[in-house]
Amino acid sequence: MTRDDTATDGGTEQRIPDEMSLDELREEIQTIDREIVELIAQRTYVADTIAQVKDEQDLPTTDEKQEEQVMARAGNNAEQFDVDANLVKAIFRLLIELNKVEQRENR
Ligand SMILES: O=C(O)C(=O)C[C@]1(C(=O)O)C=C[C@@H](O)C=C1
Repeated sequence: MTRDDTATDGGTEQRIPDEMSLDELREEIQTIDREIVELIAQRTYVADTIAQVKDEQDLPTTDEKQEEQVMARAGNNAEQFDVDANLVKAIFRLLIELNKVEQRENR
């Protein structure tokens, strides 16, 4: 994503970042950070439901094949948005581990 792309999203109200004050830019970051946490929470809630299904079907918590697919998708999405694929994959590794801890607590 380029600096100009940032200007087209809703939060910046069509203004280019150079015209925004430091406080405004930090408010933008604050909003994004909240959205990230909300999405992590949503991902974790889905994992809770997956844990119930796995429990009913007597499946193990860890599904390595699925994890590989999630990691590959993360890398592809990172490339699509021009961010460091290794960094994004490291974040997804943590998200998967978070889910597994959550799932083990719920079955
Ligand atoms: O898809 C699943 O089976 C999940 O439990 C979700 C998830 C993930 O966080 O993406 C977590 C643990 C599994 O090993 C694989 C994937």
